[in-house]
Amino acid sequence: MRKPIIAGNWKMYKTASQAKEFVEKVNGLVPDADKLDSVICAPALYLTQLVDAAGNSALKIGAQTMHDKGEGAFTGEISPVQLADIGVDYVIIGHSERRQYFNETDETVNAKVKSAFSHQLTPILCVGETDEQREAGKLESIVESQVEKAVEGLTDAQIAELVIAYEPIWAIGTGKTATAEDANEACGIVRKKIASLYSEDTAEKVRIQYGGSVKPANIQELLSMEHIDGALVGGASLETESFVQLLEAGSNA
Ligand SMILES: O=C[C@H](O)COP(=O)(O)O
Repeated sequence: MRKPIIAGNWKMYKTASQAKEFVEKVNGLVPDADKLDSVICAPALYLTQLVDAAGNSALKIGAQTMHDKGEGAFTGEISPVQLADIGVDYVIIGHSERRQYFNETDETVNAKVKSAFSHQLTPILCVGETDEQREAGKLESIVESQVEKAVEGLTDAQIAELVIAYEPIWAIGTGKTATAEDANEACGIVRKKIASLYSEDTAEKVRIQYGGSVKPANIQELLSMEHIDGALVGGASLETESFVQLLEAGSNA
């Protein structure tokens, strides 16, 4: 049985005071860590402050991207060493917005996933197809190829720790959610690919989230699906009330 994981991705939203207030409100309402992994991936500016605000609660803090190198002359970038040093636990890698606007490629995604593991950060690896690719019947080949390239060189033990978020690009921030069946089918494609690259046993361990317009009204159905072990949530993670409802659904899944 895989432990569910609900991760909020705040993207480029919230001021410092709003971020701190959110974590202080949510802290006492986070389900036990043995039932659910609960994560907020915040803008890099606030990570130190939020790690402190979360303290010993079950809420873990994640970054939204990172550089693959530990240090170097990379103006404006943030390294895995720096993230680990301040107590960050997770990092989103290869979000479609990073791939679309910031030149992330399958190769940089692979380098970052490996680097995250080397620095004791848990990567949340994002994959997913565009509307045109789905319409053209390329869902399976696109998702398989993204997964294969992203995990190249990882060990079985690392795959078992990896979180993969399947996010169809057409469902992100649009209010259009994939049906639970479609989301499950795509997450099943991810799991099957891992099984073919590693083993059935390893594929049974990897946690796969669905992302794309997840909200309190649809999370239960999504989480009831065989291959969906959690959610990567944008918009509905910005309000304490909806985020806590998502966590509750996750802890009861
Ligand atoms: O990382 C989160 C996803 O991009 C989903 O965003 P959304 O829940 O606002 O559709």
